[in-house]
Amino acid sequence: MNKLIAPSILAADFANLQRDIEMVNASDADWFHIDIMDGVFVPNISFGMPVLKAISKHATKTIDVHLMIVDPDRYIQTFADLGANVLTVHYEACTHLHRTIQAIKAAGMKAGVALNPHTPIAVLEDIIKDLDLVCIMSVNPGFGGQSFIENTYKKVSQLKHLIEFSESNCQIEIDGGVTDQNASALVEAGADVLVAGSFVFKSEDPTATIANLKAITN
Ligand SMILES: O=C(CO)[C@H](O)[C@H](O)COP(=O)(O)O
Ligand SMILES: [Co+2]
Repeated sequence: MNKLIAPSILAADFANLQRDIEMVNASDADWFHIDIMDGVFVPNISFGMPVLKAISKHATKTIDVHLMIVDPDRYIQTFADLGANVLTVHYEACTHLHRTIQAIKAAGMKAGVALNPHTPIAVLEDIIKDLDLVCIMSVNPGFGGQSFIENTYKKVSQLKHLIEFSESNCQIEIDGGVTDQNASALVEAGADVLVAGSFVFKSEDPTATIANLKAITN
């Protein structure tokens, strides 16, 4: 299956956001990855609804929203209205995860769950069939530009087995510290979607960096 590259806009130049969005539109990238942080669930605040609205106006590819906020149920319909196609909530932020997933789907979006590095794959056993995507955090959420946590490979393999065993159609996304050094090993372990922020936007030629990531994973 086609492996997807999702540049994280967190690492874009916010003073030249339209330029960076157009770059992604014209590139080999598949999705826009949008990191929403509330300063409570994670120790950082990124950006919110007005910025997502501006991104949606120009983005021509799937908008993958990664919510790093407490009580995400409050904003599900808002994110649907703002153009999110995939909405991912954190397992650690949801008391009634099954209800949250159903609400995301009822709002017309694909439903994802993200797991912090310390959260085992096994917590998803009873929800995996309801999910469209699982995002394995390969850094502690809250900041771009961190180093990839090696334990991620083991979690990808475990999740791949769980998906196959459960006959789920869920995709596996990896988020944090993805580079050309770990991309092909992640795909080999079972990853379907690779998020890359700093590695793309801090490179000399982001378009070529995306093309390279796409080429080495497909
Ligand atoms: O969710 C995130 C941080 O919480 C970002 O998506 C992630 O860090 C990607 O950035 P980078 O590729 O720079 O690590
Ligand atoms: Co993210």
